[in-house]
Amino acid sequence: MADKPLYKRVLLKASGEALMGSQGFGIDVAIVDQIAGDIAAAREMGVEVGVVIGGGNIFRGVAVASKGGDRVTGDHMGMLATVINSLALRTSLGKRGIDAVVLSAVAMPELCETFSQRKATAYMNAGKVVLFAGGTGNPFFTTDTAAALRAAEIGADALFKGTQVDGVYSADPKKDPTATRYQTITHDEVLAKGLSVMDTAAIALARENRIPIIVFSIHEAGGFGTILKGGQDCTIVRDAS
Ligand SMILES: Nc1ncnc2c1ncn2[C@@H]1O[C@H](COP(=O)(O)OP(=O)(O)O)[C@@H](O)[C@H]1O
Ligand SMILES: O=c1ccn([C@@H]2O[C@H](COP(=O)(O)OP(=O)(O)O)[C@@H](O)[C@H]2O)c(=O)[nH]1
Repeated sequence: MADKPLYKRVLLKASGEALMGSQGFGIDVAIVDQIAGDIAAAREMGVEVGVVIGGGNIFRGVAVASKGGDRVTGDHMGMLATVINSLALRTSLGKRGIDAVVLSAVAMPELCETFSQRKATAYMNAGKVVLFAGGTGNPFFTTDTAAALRAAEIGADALFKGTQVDGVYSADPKKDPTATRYQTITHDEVLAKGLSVMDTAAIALARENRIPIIVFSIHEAGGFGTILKGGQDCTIVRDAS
């Protein structure tokens, strides 16, 4: 493992579902604090961090659609969930003295600033942690795609997907105990093999912009810092070249 981080500017996608911990719904503050601690450690290493946080701990649009409800409204509710999570993370970062700003894809000026690429870049250049809320601002998308989009917009060196599992496996490791983890794999292979650790739009967007994706477990405190220095418990999705 290297002494210094291997990346200067990164986009962290933090699983919304992970935030509920063992509660089954909502926000477990201890987990938000742990993620804030990991982000603080990355800042101390000098890494510039943008964050997209999911909303699955509160609401997913597909849950409405699967019960015959209106998908678009459901997705709007999911986007609002990501704003709630982003505000919680900003609070946890603030407690640690980390200057963080929430930029929402959906305007809600009383709560937070509205996203623009120029504003985001200016804040990141100034050393603030930028929390990208509201996903892409569009229904039928996910926060994984929002993460790939924002990573491209801020010129991130890598997209870190902090999720429930510690990498990309040959099959869903939660369903198939014989599944094995890849050390590295290309974006094309992930798509061709249908490895659904991330949605296809997100993988394709990262591929087109030549952004590596590092999939790692968000549950391990300190894990993000280790992976930033090249620690092994992860999968790197990158170009063959
Ligand atoms: N080939 C695979 N490798 C790793 N994880 C997979 C794979 N196929 C499906 N998964 C599942 O994908 C989940 C992560 O995707 P997702 O539900 O989008 O999580 P998040 O809450 O991080 O957005 C993992 O918890 C894992 O169970
Ligand atoms: O650009 C986006 C991002 C998210 N969502 C909605 O917000 C929910 C929460 O996001 P996601 O499922 O990606 O969160 P995570 O899996 O990380 O918990 C999604 O299910 C969608 O309903 C959306 O409509 N557009």
